[in-house]
Amino acid sequence: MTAGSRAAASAALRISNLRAGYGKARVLHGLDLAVEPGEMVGVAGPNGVGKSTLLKAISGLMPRMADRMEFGGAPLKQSPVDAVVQGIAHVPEGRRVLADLTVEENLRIGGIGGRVQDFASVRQGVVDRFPSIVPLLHRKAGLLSGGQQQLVAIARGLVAQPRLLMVDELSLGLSPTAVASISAATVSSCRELGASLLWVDQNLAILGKHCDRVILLRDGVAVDIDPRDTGATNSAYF
Ligand SMILES: Nc1ncnc2c1ncn2[C@@H]1O[C@H](COP(=O)(O)OP(=O)(O)OP(=O)(O)O)[C@@H](O)[C@H]1O
Repeated sequence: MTAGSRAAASAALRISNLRAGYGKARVLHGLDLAVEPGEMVGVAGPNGVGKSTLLKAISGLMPRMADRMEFGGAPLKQSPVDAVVQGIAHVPEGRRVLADLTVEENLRIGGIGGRVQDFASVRQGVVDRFPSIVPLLHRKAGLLSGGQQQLVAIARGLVAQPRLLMVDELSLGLSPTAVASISAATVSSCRELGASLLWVDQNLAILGKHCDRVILLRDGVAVDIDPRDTGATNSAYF
């Protein structure tokens, strides 16, 4: 069994009746979500519907309540550190690279967390998937363009060898060429690793192209849609 298939064998995400919000403002109202091991799931929906909130609730970055919240058969605690240890990597909206560190140092930080046994070979595998990162490795991450920072943020997530990679707004602010190359490299990296992908994006066409399944958040809950049936026009849904 390869490392990838070993990871996939135990990495189902199971969420039922998830409630989360900010103070009195309830955003998620009893959301159910199942992500199978190795499954690529797109998450779409209008602005402010709670897509980022969903990812933050999964990675333990905000208070939430749920009847069931499990990953790989174990309860998901409300702790971002435990989520990392369980194999969840979260690339938040806005990239959040460590601005004063070089790209190489950002990658090294991605490898901290106890899941990476041979950092050098894992790092090399990620760099090979994202060759445009090579000329950036010794530059300070905060001085890179938005698209370059997105590349670094995703590569840093993948260096952690996650069982679930969550990417918030992958395509935001990227050129069509960058969207195409970063999307393809992200999905192929997850498939090679046996990891699942939870990918929030406003671009239904790109989600439909790469994901096994796309869900739409609406009124605090998730519904399955098939963007391929509609020609992947956002206006058909939101
Ligand atoms: N830290 C916060 N404090 C208070 N309210 C918040 C906070 N973060 C988000 N919200 C509110 O929660 C709701 C959901 O926000 P969220 O960022 O999850 O939406 P989203 O679907 O990711 O939106 P977008 O597509 O615009 O990024 C919004 O109404 C937003 O104003």
